[in-house]
Amino acid sequence: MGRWVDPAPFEGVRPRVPWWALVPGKLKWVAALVALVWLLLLGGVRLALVVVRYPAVSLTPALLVLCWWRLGWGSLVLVLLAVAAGLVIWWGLSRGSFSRQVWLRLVTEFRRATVYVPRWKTTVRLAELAKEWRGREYLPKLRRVRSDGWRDRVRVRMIPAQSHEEWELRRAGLAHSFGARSCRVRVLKPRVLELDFVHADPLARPVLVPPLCNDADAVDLKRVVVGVLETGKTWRLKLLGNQVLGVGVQGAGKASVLWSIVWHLAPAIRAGAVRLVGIDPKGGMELGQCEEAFSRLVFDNGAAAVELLEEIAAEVKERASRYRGVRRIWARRSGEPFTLLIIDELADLVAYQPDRNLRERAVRAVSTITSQGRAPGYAVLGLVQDPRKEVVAFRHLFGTKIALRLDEAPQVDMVLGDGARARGAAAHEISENTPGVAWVKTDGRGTPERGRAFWVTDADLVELAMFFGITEASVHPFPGRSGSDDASGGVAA
Ligand SMILES: Nc1ncnc2c1ncn2[C@@H]1O[C@H](COP(=O)(O)OP(=O)(O)OP(=O)(O)O)[C@@H](O)[C@H]1O
Repeated sequence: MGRWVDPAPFEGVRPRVPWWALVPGKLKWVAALVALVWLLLLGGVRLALVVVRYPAVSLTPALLVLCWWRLGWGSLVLVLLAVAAGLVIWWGLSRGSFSRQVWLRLVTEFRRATVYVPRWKTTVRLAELAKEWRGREYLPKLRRVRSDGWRDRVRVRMIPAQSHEEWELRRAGLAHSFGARSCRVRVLKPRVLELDFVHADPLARPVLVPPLCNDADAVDLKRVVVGVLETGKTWRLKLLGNQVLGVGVQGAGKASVLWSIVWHLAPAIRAGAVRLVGIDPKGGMELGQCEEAFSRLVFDNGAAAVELLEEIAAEVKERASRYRGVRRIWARRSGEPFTLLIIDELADLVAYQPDRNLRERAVRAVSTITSQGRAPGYAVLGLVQDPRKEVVAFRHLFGTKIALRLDEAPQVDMVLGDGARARGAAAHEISENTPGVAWVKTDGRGTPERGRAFWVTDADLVELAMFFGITEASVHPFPGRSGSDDASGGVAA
């Protein structure tokens, strides 16, 4: 007795209750309410996204059901007939706007739903554009899709630590995966890219020149019309305060760029507000087709051409010294003509000329004109087949570069700048069947644009020559500084 005996240990199974059973009842109600609101919000956002991404497919049936519910079958049929008639009239009156606002919207929704959404995850995973980290998968997000008929523009939000170069490296694979001919990459803002999936070439057909204009006032030297861009907009070149270099293999259509510019400038040339000076080392094969447009022309790459270049370089310096402190850049009020120096086959002058002395003089003169001609109203349009530094050492002095069809892929970056080819400016892939098609890059402007110069035929050149008065002497007098306001007044600067 008196000895302590341990009680038997408790052998029953302790009940295991989930943690939330221990949460006070009120708190549980609040949590359930928050979860419900969160789910509703999520559902609402998803629904809104579906409506935003597929407005036609989602809103049209909803509106039809609403119409049937409120007004009945008869009214629904009437509404349908009225809408169909409206669409037919719209199509008849303006096919362009009908196509943009109705047809292309439907195509956009169709392609998003049938091409991009179903293939997106698999493609980015297989292309190694998605990553896994600590069991979580990071997938680039498919954002807005827009179909322009010939291309689909697809916005992408990249995953953290990804760069656009990774996408550029996989352009070809992405194009194949989404059934496109090619893919181009554009950076829109940090983390957001736009991929262009190209299906057709809107520039496949030649573009005819517009009718010759008589109005010198319509000539804007900052927006000279050269052709059309693949987006359907007008291709314009800045001449005032700029220098232009056109590069392309034989038959690429360099001449069409040059004649398109002359075509647009024609009224201003005739009014004496713009003067053309030309050097054609091919013996006049090209510029000789419309001599009437030029105030000075030399048909070789020898001493005469170099002297002309030096004369212009001296004019540039003289005019620049007169303008110093008076005006920053040439304007029509100056009473002096804007001068465009056109050099067909620039390489013949600055690289292939066997006489070293002449060659060096030519390089010096062209470098002076291109580097100092901006303010006093002198522009150079140089055309060349070979863009290498050994050939055109001063190509950086040209603010706008035009890459027509090129021979080799590395030449693209030589002309348009580093990284242009990686982003999709494939000038080396331009078809032989589309002369005049070119990629254009202007310094300080984002990505290169693709366009096609007007097709200036022999008949057009005859018309151009007649415009300048074929019977008159082919030398146009420069308007003098006094009393020349009328002549130059027509050029918008
Ligand atoms: N924009 C264009 N649209 C349609 N056809 C064009 C266009 N430009 C040129 N062509 C056609 O392509 C051919 C070659 O064009 P062009 O003479 O302009 O080439 P190029 O680059 O100047 O050649 P080269 O270096 O031999 O002078 C011509 O027959 C011309 O009719």
